[in-house]
Amino acid sequence: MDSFEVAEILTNALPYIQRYDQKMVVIKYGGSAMQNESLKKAVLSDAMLLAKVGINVVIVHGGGPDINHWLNKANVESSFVNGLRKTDTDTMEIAQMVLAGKINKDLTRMIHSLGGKAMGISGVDGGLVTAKLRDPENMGAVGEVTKVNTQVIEDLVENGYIPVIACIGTDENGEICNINGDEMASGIAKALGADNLVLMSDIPGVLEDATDSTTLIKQIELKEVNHLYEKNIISGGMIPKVQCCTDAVKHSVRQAVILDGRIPHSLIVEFLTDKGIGTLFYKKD
Ligand SMILES: Nc1ncnc2c1ncn2[C@@H]1O[C@H](COP(=O)(O)OP(=O)(O)O)[C@@H](O)[C@H]1O
Ligand SMILES: CC(=O)N[C@@H](CCC(=O)OP(=O)(O)O)C(=O)O
Repeated sequence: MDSFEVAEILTNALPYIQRYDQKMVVIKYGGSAMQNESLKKAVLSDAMLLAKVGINVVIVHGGGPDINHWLNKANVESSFVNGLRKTDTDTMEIAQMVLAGKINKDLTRMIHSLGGKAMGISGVDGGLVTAKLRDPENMGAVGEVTKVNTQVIEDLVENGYIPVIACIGTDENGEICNINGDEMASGIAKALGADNLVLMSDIPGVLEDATDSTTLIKQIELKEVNHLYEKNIISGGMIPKVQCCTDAVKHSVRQAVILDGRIPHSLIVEFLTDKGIGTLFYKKD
């Protein structure tokens, strides 16, 4: 999409801007879609534009590929069970450094250098996210969100900041824990009663056949989700994504979408036009 097409979208954007005015939108920006610097700038610029037109944007980020990179460098072996990383002490240390350090500060700095206002924090800061360990014996320090101190986010948004949140939290023993980025975003979106949850990844959305990008499922009503499991349509990293979207929409979030972060201006097309481009999860009234 070139700048002429973007200008055309913006010319006709007023009804969409009014629809989302002051609505809370939680965007999970994923590791695989975050690997390229110019793409990263493009996604952040789009998020900033949404914030500029009056949408309350909250960014939650992952960073799986970067954690893999630093684990390799440190010769720490790592494995996944159903899309979640087994997290022993060494893995946790590196995940914390990569997520709350390198990635969080890079994204925050980038928003500032693009002329925006962001505050980079993690689920630990301000007691933002409390989590319960899922299965400490087998999975180590992998947490699932149990409580969100939404005031931290609301204060930042009220003061004009885009919160940029790294997906680590504090467990019931006061220790640091590793939370899947999609789950973190979904937990935060539910607690905020957000209007929308966006999971940005490097795939077009839920595919009928994971190896064929032309088989995109455009919309999934909550009752149709079981069919995805029954037919073994989803596996690996897609399992937490679908669970998170379903869970968010089952609770207070109006819609959830899995969006391709590699498509230029996918956020703009999703929010400021009527062309949905990923997989939308919704609940029939
Ligand atoms: N039905 C499906 N449609 C699309 N992707 C699928 C499907 N089933 C499994 N997958 C896998 O899920 C992956 C997306 O999850 P993941 O790599 O964890 O994303 P991210 O790192 O961006 O959070 C895809 O790359 C794909 O290999
Ligand atoms: C428990 C767990 O799996 N945590 C993830 C956190 C990062 C993440 O979710 O990054 P992506 O969004 O890039 O996948 C991990 O360690 O990889």
